[in-house]
Amino acid sequence: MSNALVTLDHIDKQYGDNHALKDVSFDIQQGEFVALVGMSGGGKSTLLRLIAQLEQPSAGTITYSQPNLVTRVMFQDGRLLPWMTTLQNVSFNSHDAKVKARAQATLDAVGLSDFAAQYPAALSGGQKQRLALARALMADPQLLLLDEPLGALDALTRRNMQAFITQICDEKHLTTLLITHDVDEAARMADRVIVVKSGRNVYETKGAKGQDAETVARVAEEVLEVILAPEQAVTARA
Ligand SMILES: Nc1ncnc2c1ncn2[C@@H]1O[C@H](COP(=O)(O)OP(=O)(O)OP(=O)(O)O)[C@@H](O)[C@H]1O
Repeated sequence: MSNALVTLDHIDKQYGDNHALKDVSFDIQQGEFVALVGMSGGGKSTLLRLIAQLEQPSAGTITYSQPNLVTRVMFQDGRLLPWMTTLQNVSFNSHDAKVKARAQATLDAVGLSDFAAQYPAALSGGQKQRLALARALMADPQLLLLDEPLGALDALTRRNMQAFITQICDEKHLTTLLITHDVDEAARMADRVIVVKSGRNVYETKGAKGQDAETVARVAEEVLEVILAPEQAVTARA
């Protein structure tokens, strides 16, 4: 039985002559972790912006399970405010005691309570990503959109953050859409992996979230083959 939180139906997006998305249809089920993978310029970020309602499709419809669905986006650069402390970044410098208490609890959840008084410049890459995640979680979103959130991290920190995000999403029963170039990351974190190529969702497969390394590697290989398949070669980005 379908329990879709978001449904994309025949989505097209054009920027002038650039046809960024062509007839894309898929849904994201309540509580599901979906990864969108594909080469640069394929249309992943455009899809995320449409789902976040930051832009409108040129054609087609996006339907949400309820009006005013609480959606938050976590971007690669974190969009942190350098002049505010970690706690202020999460509480948006609110002076309301309830908001501050909630911000503190959110910092606890991402393991940053000891850094509440520090400024972002004093945080490591992984800690900055945790802070960005805390900011997104503060709104208690029903839909979490992650736009290449771990791209700037070293391999070890990245692996830790993958496990951490998976755990938080499971604990909070979040519905999550992850955009990544990294097929291994997609396989490891997702319930379902969707390949986006030249503006189309050309393939999807079951992810290997919570499965052994061999299964993760098998799914990653399967996805990589689709991305690299020459008959669907991606036109180079202008
Ligand atoms: N605001 C815009 N104006 C014009 N063209 C755009 C705009 N945003 C995206 N595009 C174009 O749409 C296409 C898809 O871009 P998009 O950023 O969605 O791809 P992507 O798969 O997310 O790539 P990357 O992985 O590099 O972020 C590209 O050809 C891009 O140049």
